Amino acid sequence: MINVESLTKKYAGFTAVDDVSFTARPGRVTGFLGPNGAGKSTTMRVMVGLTPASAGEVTILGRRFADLPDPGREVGVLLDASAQHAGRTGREILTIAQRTMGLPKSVVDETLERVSLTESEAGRRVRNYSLGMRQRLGIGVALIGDPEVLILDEPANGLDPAGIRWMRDLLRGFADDGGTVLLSSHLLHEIEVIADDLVVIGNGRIVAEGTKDSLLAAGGTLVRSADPAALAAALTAAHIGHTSADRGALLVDAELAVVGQTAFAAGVPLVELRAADGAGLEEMFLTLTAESQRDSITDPEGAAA
Ligand SMILES: Nc1ncnc2c1ncn2[C@@H]1O[C@H](COP(=O)(O)OP(=O)(O)OP(=O)(O)O)[C@@H](O)[C@H]1O
Repeated sequence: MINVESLTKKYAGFTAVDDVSFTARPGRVTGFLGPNGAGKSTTMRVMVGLTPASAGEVTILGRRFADLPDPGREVGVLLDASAQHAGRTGREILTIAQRTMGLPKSVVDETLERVSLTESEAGRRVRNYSLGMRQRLGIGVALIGDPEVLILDEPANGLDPAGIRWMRDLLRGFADDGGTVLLSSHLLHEIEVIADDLVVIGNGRIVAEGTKDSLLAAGGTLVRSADPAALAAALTAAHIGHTSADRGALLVDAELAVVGQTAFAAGVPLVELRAADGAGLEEMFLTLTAESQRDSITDPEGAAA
């Protein structure tokens, strides 16, 4: 269990994380989603004691990270897959972790197998690893102490589709065994296939939180016509809220049957009509992304302050 309570982090007057609270629960994979610069890494760095909080606190398994008696065996952390010494081999890096934590030698081979790094890959220097191999090794270092909690910053970055499926299965198994997983991503679709719960952050604040299913279900109806203007006019006349979505479609705040009936009554032929399935979440995420890009353009001091 990870508990974030009213966490705020300021850098010289710039608020990177603004009164953030959420819980990542055992048995669940919690996705921490937000556009670049939203505050995900900062929150995770505070979690593991690398950055002090300006206000609020984070507890892991009921204690602050600094107060955990045996942190490596309680919390597995991957913040930056490229932070390993490039001149060491994968096996050496796992061996250092094994010795530091006082674990039996056998865990090195077990971990290599768990993260699907072959014998010859394990003997290669990390500078010659692909990004995906570095992520696997980083996940291995996080897992080696058999922790109860995993905190992973952008672990899917650099993984190919097969790698993402591998990671999903691995994290699913970890959570099914009672573990708590928190992983961040700036890509909705990447996290959508892995997470059970979502916490969405934008400009340092939580903007949505809940089970993935509930957030994806709250999408309304997606409808497309060859004549979008006539469709929009018909919906407006019927006082049904709608916004523009991808490729001329409309995202409508009403049930499927109501939208179909309204279009039919107005004589507007449709080419697509379906439950939006997360389009609401996607729209919200795109708006957030656009906002943060606009902020960085219109507020040049914002990010660096
Ligand atoms: N040491 C620092 N000093 C000043 N500002 C910082 C510092 N670290 C982070 N920031 C700022 O805090 C904000 C949040 O950054 P953070 O790295 O937490 O975002 P993120 O959500 O992890 O983004 P990304 O997906 O790009 O990794 C950004 O505007 C960033 O520039």
